[in-house]
Order: sequence, then C-alpha cells, then structure tokens
Amino acid sequence: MKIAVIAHDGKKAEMVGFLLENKEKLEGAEICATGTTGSHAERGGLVVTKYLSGPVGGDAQIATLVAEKKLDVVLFFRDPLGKHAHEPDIQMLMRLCDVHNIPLATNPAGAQLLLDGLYQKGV
Ligand SMILES: O=C(CO)COP(=O)(O)O
Repeated sequence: MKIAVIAHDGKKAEMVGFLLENKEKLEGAEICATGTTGSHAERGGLVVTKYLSGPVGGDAQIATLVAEKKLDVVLFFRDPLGKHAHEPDIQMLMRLCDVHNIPLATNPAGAQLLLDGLYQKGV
C-alpha cells in the first residue's frame, strides 16, 4: 500500500498518534508525506519519504503522485479553522483525488475507516 499523509499544524500530533495507533496495519506500507508532517512522523519512529513542506509545494508534489496513480490513499488531516496561503494547492490535491478516484480522508474518523477497509482488502 502506498499512502500519503499530510497534516496541518494543529493536526500534526493527531496524525502521528493515528499512525502509531495503526502501526500494525501500516506494516509494509510505503508512507510519504509533506515535509513537516514527515519530520513529525519520523520523530515518532516511522519511516517516511518526505516531500517539500506544504506551503512551498509539498501538496502539489503529492498531487502529482495522485495524478500519476502512484498512491492508493491520501490521509490529509486538515485544520478547518485555519487559513493557508497555499489553499489553491490544497484544493488542487483534493480535486485530483476526485479526478483520479483516489481515496481521500480529511479527518481521523474517515482515515480510520479507509485504512481498515484497505487493510481488510489486503491492499
Ligand atoms: O501545509 C500542509 C498541507 O497543506 C502540510 O505541510 P507540512 O507537512 O510541510 O506542514
């Protein structure tokens, strides 16, 4: 399973907690992340391929992977209360998930359901 994880600043701790809670299900998965999210995950002991930080192109890089069908799932813990200078990149990433029918979860509850489903399917 190839998975991208992204979290806005207010959600990074929650993302790392989510990944650690699901460590067993993520065994064998290739995880990539936007830069700062990836650094947080690494500090949690996870192996992650890091792209640029979101505001300087990381979301766009993940979007490219989506467009190239190189990801099975995108977990993006968004902060719905925050403002982001790179909002167009965020919208592009989510739009391309829809264009290419790549599963996208934007909160922990959805992410858990997605991960459980993919795990059961053996993806
Ligand atoms: O900005 C982000 C998502 O839009 C996340 O980027 P970082 O993981 O680099 O903070």
